Amino acid sequence: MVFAGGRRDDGGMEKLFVKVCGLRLEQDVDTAVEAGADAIGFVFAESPRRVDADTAARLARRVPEDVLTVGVFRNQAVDEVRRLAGLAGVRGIQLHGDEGAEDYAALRREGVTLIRATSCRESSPRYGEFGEDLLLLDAPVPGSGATWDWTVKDFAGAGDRWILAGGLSPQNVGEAVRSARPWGVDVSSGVESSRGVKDPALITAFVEAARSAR
Ligand SMILES: O=C(O)c1ccccc1N[C@@H]1O[C@H](COP(=O)(O)O)[C@@H](O)[C@H]1O
Repeated sequence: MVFAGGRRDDGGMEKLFVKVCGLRLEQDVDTAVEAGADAIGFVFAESPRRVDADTAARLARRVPEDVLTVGVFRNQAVDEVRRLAGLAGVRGIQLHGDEGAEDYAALRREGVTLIRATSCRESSPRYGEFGEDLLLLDAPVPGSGATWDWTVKDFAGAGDRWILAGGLSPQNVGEAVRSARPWGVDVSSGVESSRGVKDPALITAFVEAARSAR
């Protein structure tokens, strides 16, 4: 199921989808929701931002229905992904590793949005190849805060609903959106004061900068 985010601005245009990822604290979740984020990500992959299922479940319960909660995974067994996503009660699953079409098929169930994250190194990523709902184009090392040159990429195969990630920040997201014209954006490092520590002011600034980009 494709997330029906589709919040519309006053002019009837579909607003840019904005995901804030790697949240671990209640105040950061509340800040992201209040700023107008469409999705909140909880990292279950190896990372300084990793949370356990109980923490993610407690945080996810604070998130209103119209904001998508996403569990982020990388090269974890399908059963483990299913188990953690179920315990946390997230409605989206984002896979960042070498997962194949069979993994997406195994995780497919009513009401869950599947996000396939792939590196910009892939020459021409094509939407839907793995049965995903949304395609996310990222830097080679996820969550590193490294940018990549999205100006040289041909996004024709990425479909209408693809998400740009990798080193985005309040400073560069406007230019990135105008240049690459994604359907959505995702951020983690760019809204942190130090690795794994979110800065509420940067979260708010990021959502505002992304939204005013188009
Ligand atoms: O954030 C992490 O630590 C992480 C770990 C493993 C897989 C994905 C991870 N995060 C995702 O990375 C991108 C971009 O992050 P950044 O803004 O460059 O730091 C984003 O899609 C996160 O969901």
